[in-house]
Amino acid sequence: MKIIGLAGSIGSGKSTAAAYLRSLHFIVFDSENAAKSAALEKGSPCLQKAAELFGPESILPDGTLNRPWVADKIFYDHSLLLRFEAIMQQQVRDDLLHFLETQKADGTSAVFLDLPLMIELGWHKLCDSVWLIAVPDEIRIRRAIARDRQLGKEIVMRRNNTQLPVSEQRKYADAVIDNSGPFANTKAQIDEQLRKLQLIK
Ligand SMILES: CC(C)(COP(=O)(O)OP(=O)(O)OC[C@H]1O[C@@H](n2cnc3c(N)ncnc32)[C@H](O)[C@@H]1O)[C@@H](O)C(=O)NCCC(=O)NCCS
Ligand SMILES: Nc1ncnc2c1ncn2[C@@H]1O[C@H](COP(=O)(O)OP(=O)(O)OP(=O)(O)O)[C@@H](O)[C@H]1O
Repeated sequence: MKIIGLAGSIGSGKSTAAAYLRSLHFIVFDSENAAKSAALEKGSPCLQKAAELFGPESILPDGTLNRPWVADKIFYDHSLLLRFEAIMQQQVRDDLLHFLETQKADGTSAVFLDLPLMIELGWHKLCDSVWLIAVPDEIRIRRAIARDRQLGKEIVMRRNNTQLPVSEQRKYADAVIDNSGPFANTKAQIDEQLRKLQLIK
């Protein structure tokens, strides 16, 4: 089973690429939607550890994580960010290894990983191939702000600045997918990479 990681900074188009891959019936592991939401479910061990780290204000009355409150703390305090990431990373790692085992047992030919901080947290070491979804910083930041209007430029920039610069991420990429133009162009590049790996004809 081939494991292909999608790398790229905030707003580069990893989730959009992942949605395209799903439309081609490929399986994508996505920590934003699957593992993370489970990790942050009411009463989960992750949430309990988060409450110990941040205090009671980090948990909403309905028992879920107070995401804006936590984001406000971690993106202004690097040591807190690293501690929170370590809590999340452990849970995502367990879920990911279980997912990979299950897919292998099912005889799946290829899986894709859409994880934030692919290179920063070393997820790329589990991959046979890493595709960097690349967009010039200015366009990327503009798209991220347009996507999460409640975040605003300063917050998007703060998150961006904690991520590895794209020039560094390039060093780990087996393929670079340029997503600066219309998504149809991106699809064509993805198809080309899929053909190279003999995953489509
Ligand atoms: C801080 C949280 C609660 C904020 O939630 P919120 O709904 O505002 O943002 P969301 O999760 O949709 O993320 C939006 C974007 O922020 C960026 N971002 C998220 N977490 C991080 C991080 N730890 N470092 C840098 N950028 C990040 C990503 O580019 C992401 O796509 C959430 O992002 C979170 O739980 N982050 C930690 C995730 C993590 O550490 N993962 C590590 C294992 S994969
Ligand atoms: N080729 C494109 N042209 C225009 N808009 C695009 C293109 N690709 C993606 N987008 C838009 O840019 C925004 C960011 O894309 P997406 O959410 O896929 O990025 P991401 O890499 O998953 O980001 P994050 O790491 O922040 O989760 C989205 O609103 C998406 O619809």
